Amino acid sequence: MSPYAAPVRDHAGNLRDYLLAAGKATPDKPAIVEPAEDGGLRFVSYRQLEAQADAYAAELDALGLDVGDRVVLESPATADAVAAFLACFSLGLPFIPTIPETPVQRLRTIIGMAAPALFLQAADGSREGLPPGLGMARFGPKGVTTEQLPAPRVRRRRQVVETDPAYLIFTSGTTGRPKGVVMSHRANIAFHRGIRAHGLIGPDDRVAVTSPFSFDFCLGGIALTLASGATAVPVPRDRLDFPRRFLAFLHEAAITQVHGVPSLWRPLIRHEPDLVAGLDPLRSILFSGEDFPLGDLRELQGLLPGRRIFNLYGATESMAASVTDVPDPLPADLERLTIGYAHHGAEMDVYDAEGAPVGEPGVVGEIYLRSPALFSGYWADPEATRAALVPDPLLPESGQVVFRTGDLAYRDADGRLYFCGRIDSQVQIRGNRVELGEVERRLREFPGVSGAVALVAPAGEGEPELSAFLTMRPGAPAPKLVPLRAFCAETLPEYMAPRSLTVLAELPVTTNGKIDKDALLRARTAR
Ligand SMILES: Nc1ncnc2c1ncn2[C@@H]1O[C@H](COS(=O)(=O)NC(=O)C[C@H](N)c2cccc(Br)c2)[C@@H](O)[C@H]1O
Repeated sequence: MSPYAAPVRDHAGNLRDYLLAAGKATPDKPAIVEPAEDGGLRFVSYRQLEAQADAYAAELDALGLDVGDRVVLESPATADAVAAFLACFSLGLPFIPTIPETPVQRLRTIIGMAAPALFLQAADGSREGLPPGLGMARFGPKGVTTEQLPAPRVRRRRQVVETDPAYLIFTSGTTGRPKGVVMSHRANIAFHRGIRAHGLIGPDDRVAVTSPFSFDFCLGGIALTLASGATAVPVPRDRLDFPRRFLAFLHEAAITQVHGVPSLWRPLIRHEPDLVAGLDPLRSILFSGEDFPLGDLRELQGLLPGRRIFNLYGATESMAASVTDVPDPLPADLERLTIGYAHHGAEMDVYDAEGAPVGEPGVVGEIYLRSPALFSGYWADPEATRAALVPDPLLPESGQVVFRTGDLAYRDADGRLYFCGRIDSQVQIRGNRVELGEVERRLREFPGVSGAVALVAPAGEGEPELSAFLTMRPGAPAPKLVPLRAFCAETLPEYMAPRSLTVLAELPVTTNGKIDKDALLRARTAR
């Protein structure tokens, strides 16, 4: 039992109240719309969502967990999953969002790192093979059912405070070992306050969220929508797998805004351009996660004239750092999109390898982010945390820390930033720095090419090798390596002409929907 009287359940600075506040004015308006069992749509109002969240919170509270105890929350993105994470917010239980597709080995690694008290899955979840001793429960329309109680514990906390962790997102850190990004209530709310000033979502918007539940782009998209008093429509996997089904679903749900990574649009533009053009209710598109190839963006603007397209740049460590309108139309000679300035209340700038500010425009350096929306640190990894959250180079004595993004960019004369890739994906060939984006831009100009990725593969013996991966428009013949190299050599230095070429039906993507560069390197044709 708690050493205090009844624990305080006030929600000052708690994400549960922050995200439900806008909907209070319209309790019967749909907060979430999702496919119904019978094939139609299920509408969950703000009133129903809040009631479900509070019912789940009461049942979870009865399990005797303490503020700070972790809960693995495994589910596709659904209304009940949203109610479940709102319940976790109100009890101060940092949740770890995972999806049924997460390989059990990766899940066991995360469980080993985060030592959760409870594994909470959807009523129809089928997860097995988890370590013994873990509390097991399910959530669904009828509430929470517990299959195995969490280990008993003394409750030491009296209330949730803003700086408590709200969720942990495990990213597949480039070094292979996942890093648990710890986001507090306060940082998350600061992000929403900053972004809200940009007016991305209006109360009448119907926002389709297409990222998987384990990706903060999904959580963030749903949260941004709820905080705007609008309607979130999480798109289930089976509606995403086929362009026609996805586009039909957007119509059926009367979607006005689509959130997704750029790779979401490639198959739609390529296979169903007419259906994309027919999305009359669509008013705006929000993308994030990776560069949007300019050719694809031009085609999208052509198919959907007059729609606003927002480019959200940022990392899970701060939700997102900037939101920038894509110019419409894109200037013909544009080489790169800008990621603009940091969102309201935050600041991004460019620093050199020694941490000194880069003064002159056009010079590439690392983006550092100064923001109240920064994460608390990497779970149980003080070393990685110290490397990422560093003393503010302009005010080291103050104790303020800034986030080293690991992203490269340069500024223009007005201070707008231009993303130039990750530091760890900078490559050298025969001592020359190779700008892979430049190679990809040239590859996409080759007749019939619809998608292109350039990578440098360690070629085993000898020097690294520049490899090209292409997808072709329907019916276009695949190019041969020699003419492709000659085409590149017309505008690029010889060392930037690819040494190997692999033509694929589609570009492979990661769980989060981004182009999967490791999969491409594995798919390289034997030379
Ligand atoms: N708009 C861009 N142009 C180009 N490169 C981008 C963009 N946005 C990212 N990236 C890259 O992706 C990295 C980060 O990856 S991440 O941690 O998985 N996060 C993400 O992708 C998504 C991010 N959390 C997010 C974005 C929007 C809304 C919410 Br709410 C959350 C960045 O460091 C960049 O390298």
